[in-house]
Amino acid sequence: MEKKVDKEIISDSLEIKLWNKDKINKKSGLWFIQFITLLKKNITLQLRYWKTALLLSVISPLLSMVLVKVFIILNGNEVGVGKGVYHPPEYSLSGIEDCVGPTDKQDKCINLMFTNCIDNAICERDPTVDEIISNFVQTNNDRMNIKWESDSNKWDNWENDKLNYNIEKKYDVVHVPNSDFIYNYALNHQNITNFGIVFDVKKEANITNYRYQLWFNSTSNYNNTDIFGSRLASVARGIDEAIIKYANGDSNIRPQLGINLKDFPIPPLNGYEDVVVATCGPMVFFCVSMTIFINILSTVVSEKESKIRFSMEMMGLKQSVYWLSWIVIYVIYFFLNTIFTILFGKLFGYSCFTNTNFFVLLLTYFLFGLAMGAIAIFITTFVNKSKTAVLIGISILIIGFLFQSVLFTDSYLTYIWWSDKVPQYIRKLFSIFIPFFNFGKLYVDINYLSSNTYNYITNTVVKGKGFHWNDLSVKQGDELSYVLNLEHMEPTSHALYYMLGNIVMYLVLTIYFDNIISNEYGNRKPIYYFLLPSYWFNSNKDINNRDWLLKTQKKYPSKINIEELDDDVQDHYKYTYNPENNDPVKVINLRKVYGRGLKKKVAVRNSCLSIGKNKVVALLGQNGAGKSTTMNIISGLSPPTKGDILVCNKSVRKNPSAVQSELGICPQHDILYKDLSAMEHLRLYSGIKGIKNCPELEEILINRLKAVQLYTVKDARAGTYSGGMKRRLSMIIATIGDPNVILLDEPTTGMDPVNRRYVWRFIEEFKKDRCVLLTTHSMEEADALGDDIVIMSKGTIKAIGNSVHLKNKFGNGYRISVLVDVENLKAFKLIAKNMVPGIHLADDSAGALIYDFNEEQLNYISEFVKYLDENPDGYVNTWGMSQTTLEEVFLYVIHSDSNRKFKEE
Ligand SMILES: Nc1ncnc2c1ncn2[C@@H]1O[C@H](COP(=O)(O)OP(=O)(O)OP(=O)(O)O)[C@@H](O)[C@H]1O
Repeated sequence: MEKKVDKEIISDSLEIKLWNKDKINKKSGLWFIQFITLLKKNITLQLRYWKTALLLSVISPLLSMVLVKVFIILNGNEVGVGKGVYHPPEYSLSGIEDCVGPTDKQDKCINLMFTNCIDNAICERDPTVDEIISNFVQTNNDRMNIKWESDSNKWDNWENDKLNYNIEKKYDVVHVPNSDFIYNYALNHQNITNFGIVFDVKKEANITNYRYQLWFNSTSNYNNTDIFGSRLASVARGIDEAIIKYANGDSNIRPQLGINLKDFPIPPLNGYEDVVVATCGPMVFFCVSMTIFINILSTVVSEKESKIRFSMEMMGLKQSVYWLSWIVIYVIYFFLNTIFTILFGKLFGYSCFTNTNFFVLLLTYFLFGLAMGAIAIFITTFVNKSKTAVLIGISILIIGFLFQSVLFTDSYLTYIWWSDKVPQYIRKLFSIFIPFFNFGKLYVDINYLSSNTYNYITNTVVKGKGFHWNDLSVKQGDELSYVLNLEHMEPTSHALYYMLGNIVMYLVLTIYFDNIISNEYGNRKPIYYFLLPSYWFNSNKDINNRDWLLKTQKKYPSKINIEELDDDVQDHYKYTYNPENNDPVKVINLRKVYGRGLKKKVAVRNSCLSIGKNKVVALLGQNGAGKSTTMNIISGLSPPTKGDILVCNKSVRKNPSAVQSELGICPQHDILYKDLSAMEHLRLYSGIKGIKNCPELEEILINRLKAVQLYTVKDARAGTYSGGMKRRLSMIIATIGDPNVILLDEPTTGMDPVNRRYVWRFIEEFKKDRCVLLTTHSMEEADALGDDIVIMSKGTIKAIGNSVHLKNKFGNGYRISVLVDVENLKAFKLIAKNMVPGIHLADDSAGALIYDFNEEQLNYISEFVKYLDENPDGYVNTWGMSQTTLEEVFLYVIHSDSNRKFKEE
């Protein structure tokens, strides 16, 4: 009986165009073809996600600049003059420090201004206030670091200069006309006045109240965190004591104790932007790189999560190609991001961009981006879920943000960090492992030199010296080393070297962990894999079939008693074991155990299977029978626990990648990029197989798409396909490069009957010269396609043989029933006996004859049917034919096994 699907169901003929195998590059050029193909795929996808691409390369740098601008506008007044530009001198925690001018000329400053006139009032100088200040000076001279000038006449000297604000010397204590004067003076002479005291002396009846307000410079170069600390307290206490001393027991004179503080005004923003840029920059620009960082995590991990990466690896994709294809894309992103950051920085006029050498900026931002990118790629080796990846990305963003804000903005902690009390090795450790430390250091150093400063004497913005290329190598002892705070720090250039080191280190770790961390199928290399010669010199040489068969049987002896198996299965096992067996696929004593202890699950038990050329073997079994596991092991995706598989003389254990190059795989679940079309998928997998893009390739691909009715949607994105269309595309992908062995895991699931038949016809045609292993839950499909049908149950092969054989063995095979008049019964039986030797009469009651045909008698069926149809003797009243279905056979085999526990050691 012929079983030709295409002839029965699809009448039009199918001509499958095949590849010229000589044009498939399997050796030296393979790497390059794979690389170009993957790069094309990545670029195509990035262009499809152009909004994200634009965000990562252009919009995020632009947003960062806008954000800094917003900071400038919103927080400008909060930001102290000199923040991030000056380093604080060492200060003592007690007493009042001598005032320090804005530049190194220390003589242009005033320690204390005082007045007894409020606002713009022009009033008499109050001698009692003079006396109080005099008391204050005398009492505090010894206590404090400053030697106050105690001769009040000298205080007045300043009066002569007061209209000329460009005072050139240091004044300890000066009397000024009113509080508005203090305000204006402080406004125009930032950082050169330590304190102002405005006395409010009021007489009420007989009582004189001495209130005063203490003005101070919270933004001076002094430690501004000490605002409410000892400096102010010391002054306030000193003034209180001075008033009490003046009162000298007179209860009518009342000082108002308690501090009434007022900060000096800050001039409107004008040239102070750099302060904000220097302060917020490390955080904001860090976040710009982090957008790409998070994108890497989510993109690479989703490719892993959706199993697309496995699917490409199964088709022979090299690990180095995979990583490099992504690295190139992200190098481009980081480069564009850097260029636009610099460009926008310049456009916004921030001096750390306008006043810094272009290549210093380029290296700083670019290397930082790459170093963070390397960390992102490294993290992807540990994470399998894209949601987790994004979560990790955001956590690192927050940690890095805090890190930048704590260590590199001008806060109290910064001084601890830069202080020589931080051991050098701690800094080195941070530098080696954390790129954002190196970025912060570079950023701060760049700002030290590039930021503009404000000249408080001339009221002008002084352009920063600028950060030049040579400044990278300023070292301890050099002129600029104080400005760059290098007394106990490494030169700025070292931060760049560390970032280069970060990149190399994290990429090497990525390759290492990518190999040793097991995938979800438990496949991984040993931790010392790089020491194995096989890793470096992977030989694709064919294994001697006979030797392998003998060795494997010895090394992995069967754990089950073969005699207990079904006869056919026993025969098949013996055939598989036979050293002369030359079939392309041989599975020997395959065993797969998942988990350990109580969670141990034996998925495949000592299976043996041999698949010959030109054959489709249909693997049937209930859910969980071990079909996919068998497929996964053959495809090298999952390692066998025991046993081995030889595919075209290559061992799955020894050289899974060589096995993969012989295979075409259609996995159980569609593994497709939703944003690539059918043609793009086929070109991608062709490249992975080493086939160059050429007109011949296009012709073959179109031919295959036409064969499974996908030609009309060849340019539509796979995300828009129906389930059946995706299956057909996955099936066609498996045939790329015309591999010798094709593994099809439930290829027609969810397909309508018409399209299913197109696929059957294709498989039937395509199996020529190669072998196909197919798993399916469709008995119709197994019947139509399977040259051999293997029924698995609980990890064991229970039955094997062609469809007719199985039907005969486990069912009734073909059955013909004939209704004959009683008087013709004898004559008819004789004719039947003559036509079909050994025909078996299963039933004979009341002229209703039932004949069963076994395998040997199948050839006689057509002649017998012809006789019944034509009815030349007139004996036959009516007749009918039926056949045991494969489903009945399957159910029979499974049920007979269901209560049986397999005996094994
Ligand atoms: N990664 C895994 N970890 C643990 N157990 C697994 C794993 N993969 C499969 N198994 C178990 O191994 C057994 C065989 O699974 P397998 O997927 O091979 O069955 P199958 O015959 O392909 O089933 P289906 O028809 O549903 O695809 C099942 O009991 C399954 O739970």
